[in-house]
Amino acid sequence: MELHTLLQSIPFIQMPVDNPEISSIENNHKKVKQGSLFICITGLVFDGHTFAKEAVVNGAAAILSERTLDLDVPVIVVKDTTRAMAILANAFYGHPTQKLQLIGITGTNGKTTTSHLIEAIFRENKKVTGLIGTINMKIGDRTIETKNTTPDSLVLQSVFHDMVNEQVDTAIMEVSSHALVQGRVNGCDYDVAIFTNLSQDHLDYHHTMEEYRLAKSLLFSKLGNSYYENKKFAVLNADDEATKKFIVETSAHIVTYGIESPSDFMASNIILENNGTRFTLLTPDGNRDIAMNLMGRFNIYNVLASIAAAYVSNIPLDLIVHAIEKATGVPGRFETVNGGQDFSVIVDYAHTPDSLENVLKTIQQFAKKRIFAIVGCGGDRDPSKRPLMAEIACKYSTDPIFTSDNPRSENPLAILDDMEKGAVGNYQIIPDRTEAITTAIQTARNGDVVLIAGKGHETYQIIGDQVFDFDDRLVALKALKER
Ligand SMILES: CC(=O)N[C@H]1[C@@H](OP(=O)(O)OP(=O)(O)OC[C@H]2O[C@@H](n3ccc(=O)[nH]c3=O)[C@H](O)[C@@H]2O)O[C@H](CO)[C@@H](O)[C@@H]1O[C@H](C)C(=O)N[C@@H](C)C(=O)N[C@H](CCC(=O)O)C(=O)O
Ligand SMILES: Nc1ncnc2c1ncn2[C@@H]1O[C@H](COP(=O)(O)OP(=O)(O)OP(=O)(O)O)[C@@H](O)[C@H]1O
Ligand SMILES: N[C@H](CCC[C@H](N)C(=O)O)C(=O)O
Ligand SMILES: [Mg+2]
Repeated sequence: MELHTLLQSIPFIQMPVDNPEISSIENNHKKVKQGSLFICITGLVFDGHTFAKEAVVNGAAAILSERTLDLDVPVIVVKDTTRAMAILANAFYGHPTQKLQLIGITGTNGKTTTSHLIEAIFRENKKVTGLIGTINMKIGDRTIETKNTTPDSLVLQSVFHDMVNEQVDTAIMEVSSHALVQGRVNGCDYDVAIFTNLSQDHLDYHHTMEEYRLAKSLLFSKLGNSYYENKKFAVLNADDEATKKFIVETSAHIVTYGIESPSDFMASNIILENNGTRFTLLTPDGNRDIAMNLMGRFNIYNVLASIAAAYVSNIPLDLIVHAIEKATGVPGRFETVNGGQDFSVIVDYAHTPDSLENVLKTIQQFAKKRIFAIVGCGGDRDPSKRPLMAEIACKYSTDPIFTSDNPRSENPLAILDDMEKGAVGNYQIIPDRTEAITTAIQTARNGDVVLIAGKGHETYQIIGDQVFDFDDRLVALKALKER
């Protein structure tokens, strides 16, 4: 695409005289090829402008910048390069989200689980799906690695473009609060936006719960601003306080789900069993009795949100129910580790106070004896959740063990000190995660449950700036074998 054609989508810019052919758009100078447009982003760690010269050496044909730069290629100056990047990426890749159905999911917990459930329902309905989220990105069966839960606008639009080329009907994506604030999803044309829940997390970044809620609200305020031919839906959790405000902030059709409050999609007669859950589903299309493999009351919310999203997408209710009943879990979410032992070992991605409480309460319902809760908190992340998570581990387990999650740049012992401020009663501190897991597995006996929380599907541990191989499930299996 010619530079001038590309730039037409940005108002009030000084069009450069030269009009080179643009082969790709890049925001990392290491990815720049011959003919790339390099966009200088002022980040939290680096200032992309400092790499502009190297980008030109690497072949950049033009530079988009927030200030004038003395270079041998056209430099286009805009006020906000991150914002402009989303617009340009959309134009460069041909506005791909207008060519497929797009479902976005936001909320503190349950995004990954809900996105996988929706993928399963749509696949059951013979649709080609795309998935973007914490574990990976997928186009049909093909998986693509990802650094962020919601990638930046360049990666996103390019993946959507590939999805369109590979005949994807519906793309399902997790939309993190960071992404909403940083404009990573600007220009995404959502058809259905789902809210799971709001509880404390990421206050290091969003400062207050209201600021965090406002970040989430952006998904709904972006959705459907016209009632002419409006087929856009906001699927909202009626049992969560934040929903009332989201209703005011969107002009899309409102569809609610819940257990407590009257809603369009409800669950009643809930029976939480050792190996699954039963409930009666109440819908505008009649009731259905559901028996599913997923465990825990919190998963009923994920299921209801998924059912509502599929229903407004015109998938027949009986097919939806069939897919939900067939669904097995998501990797690292309430995943059991089986080494032939006579107690349960569960790996779960609970890394917020609310999710930890939910998971421990679910375990309490079937644990016959002790509950070992191995819990840590990530470094360079909201420190105010640390004492709360320790308090919850002490309240809902018999044998809490505090250990390291991903310490990142922080001292692991300082993180444990923060956690200890919320601890009550008996607990152990074992900073080395392998040792913590091994100790619990060595000590556990018939009827006990060992919960290994916080890292779920992760296959690494970040200590300092090094990334080590680490998989809770493999560490647990090894400890079980050595018992
Ligand atoms: C705090 C935060 O959100 N940071 C995100 C942000 O990075 P940043 O602003 O620090 O960027 P930077 O590293 O300073 O780089 C600035 C610019 O210089 C460029 N650069 C940099 C180095 C170089 O050698 N050459 C070069 O050109 C970079 O490509 C970039 O364009 O923008 C990047 C691109 O979008 C993100 O990958 C990055 O996520 C980091 C890795 C991260 O850990 N983010 C977490 C907090 C996050 O976003 N999490 C949410 C999920 C949370 C949840 O729901 O639980 C997520 O969506 O992943
Ligand atoms: N609806 C829910 N309400 C509360 N807790 C939940 C819910 N669904 C899942 N959880 C808990 O939260 C953990 C993370 O779930 P999931 O990965 O689906 O959430 P997420 O929102 O994608 O998280 P992240 O923001 O880290 O990507 C699960 O392992 C479980 O402990
Ligand atoms: N999306 C979350 C994941 C946290 C997972 C936990 N293991 C940690 O490293 O803190 C975050 O980036 O805060
Ligand atoms: Mg997720």
